[in-house]
Amino acid sequence: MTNLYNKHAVLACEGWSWSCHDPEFAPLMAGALVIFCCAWLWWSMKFTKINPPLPPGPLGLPIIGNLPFIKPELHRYFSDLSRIYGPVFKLRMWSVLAIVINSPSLAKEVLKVQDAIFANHDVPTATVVGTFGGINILWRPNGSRCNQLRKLVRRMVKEIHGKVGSSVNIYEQLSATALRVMMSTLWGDDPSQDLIEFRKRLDEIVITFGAPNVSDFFPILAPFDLQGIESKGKEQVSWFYGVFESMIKNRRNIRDDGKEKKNIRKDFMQQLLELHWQGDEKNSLSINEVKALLLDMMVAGTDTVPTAVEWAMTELLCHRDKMTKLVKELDMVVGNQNTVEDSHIPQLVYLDAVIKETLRLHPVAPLLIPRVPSKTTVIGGFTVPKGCRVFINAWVIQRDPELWDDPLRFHPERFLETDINYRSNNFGFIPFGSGRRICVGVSLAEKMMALLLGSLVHSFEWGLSEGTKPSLEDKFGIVLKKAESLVGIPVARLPNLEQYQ
Ligand code: HEM
Repeated sequence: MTNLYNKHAVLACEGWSWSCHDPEFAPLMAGALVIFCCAWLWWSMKFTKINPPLPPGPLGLPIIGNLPFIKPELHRYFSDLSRIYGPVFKLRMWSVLAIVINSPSLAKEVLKVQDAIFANHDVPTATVVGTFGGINILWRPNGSRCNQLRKLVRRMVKEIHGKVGSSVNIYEQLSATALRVMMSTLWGDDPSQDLIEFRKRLDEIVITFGAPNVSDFFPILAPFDLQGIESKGKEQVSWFYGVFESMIKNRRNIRDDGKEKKNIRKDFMQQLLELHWQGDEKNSLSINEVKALLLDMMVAGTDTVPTAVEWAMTELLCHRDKMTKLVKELDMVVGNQNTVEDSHIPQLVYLDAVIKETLRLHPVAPLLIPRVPSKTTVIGGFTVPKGCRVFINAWVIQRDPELWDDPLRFHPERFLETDINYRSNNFGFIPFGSGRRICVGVSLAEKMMALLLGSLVHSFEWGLSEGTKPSLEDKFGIVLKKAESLVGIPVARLPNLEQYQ
């Protein structure tokens, strides 16, 4: 997921406008320009005689290609281009060839039929130097974490209850809870840890590794770290590694004292450490891998889920009839004497449909994570060369009128009538990607979203400040966020005060 942050940001709006206008960047670019004149000549000669040809695409300038014309809202820009050039088109940015896929059948080709060829994610230079890039992540969420999730969601409910009647920034509230859930899932509750410091440091990492890095476009310049991104990132990553190391040391001491068996819970960190301590040659993890994995989970899990739930709340506040229907279901399944529990989730089918419909219209990762083919292949009758970057535009695919009736309408009921789920073979609905690199956090994300959204709607009646209407405008970036945070006013709706404690 770190890769997602990097690559999306490299192609994100701030990235491009910065590349083009920042005066400090100009001399760098001028130098790089000369070096890559030669590369450009080589590149054009290499690709002119390809058969089948490369996909069509807009004409670019010599050397820099389409870079100056790329618009900030990449998902919409790609969508506009797909109307002109069809389901697969190409763009060139300096030395990088990008291929964009815009149809479910071609997405299936990449994510399923030729999955083995497209199984690699693009690993940006900065993450490699920070030592947590390129690690093979194989984590399945463990069901035994349910109690912790419930407890943490209740804590959020309690916090919101303290703010009844005043305005609540829903994203901030959710984000703090998601961070607690992740920390607790990864290494258990540790009251000594400063949540605000963690949040701040995580945000810094995302910004650093999301900054456009000239080394990604010109690998030859990578050893010079011209913008200092790699060294800054390394420093920031080291802070987390330091925290993890001291936690690991504590666990090692407990293990050496022989208290391990009765005292230690099998949280994620413990499972990884056991793989480190006891794993055979094939399964063993190095300590660096353990730390890298923990950081990957933190970065991947704490922004995506709150963003999705904020979108869901926005849609529900724009569509009061759907909110009423959801409240009805929650009252029927959960009742007003209880709070939403993990065991209720399978019966909350309308809640599930609301979440799916939200992720259809507002996929958190609109272009998934770019894939890099390990060999030259053919997609949709066009050559896709080894080493290029392939973007799957889930945002446009999930709004395709050929697949979805009235595609722009928020209509959760459509998911009640089908058995489409996040892992089904329906390539018109791929918010978590698909194939062998599908999001490893799907199950955890599903549960977190259901508990968070279910609790918000079940415990409170939500209003808005007078005269305001929630905006549905989005902002392309690392994840597809709302352009404006949602601010709601909660009113308690459960009868007993204890339910908020
Ligand atoms: C609403 C929540 C989430 C969404 C929409 C989401 C979406 C995605 C997507 C689209 C990918 C790329 C899949 C592909 O290339 O086909 C991905 C990868 C990944 N996600 Fe998530 N994710 C979410 C939550 C989480 C959570 C909670 C975790 C961790 C606990 C997580 C961990 C990861 C990791 C580690 C990868 C990289 C997998 C790999 O490289 O093989 N995600 N996610």
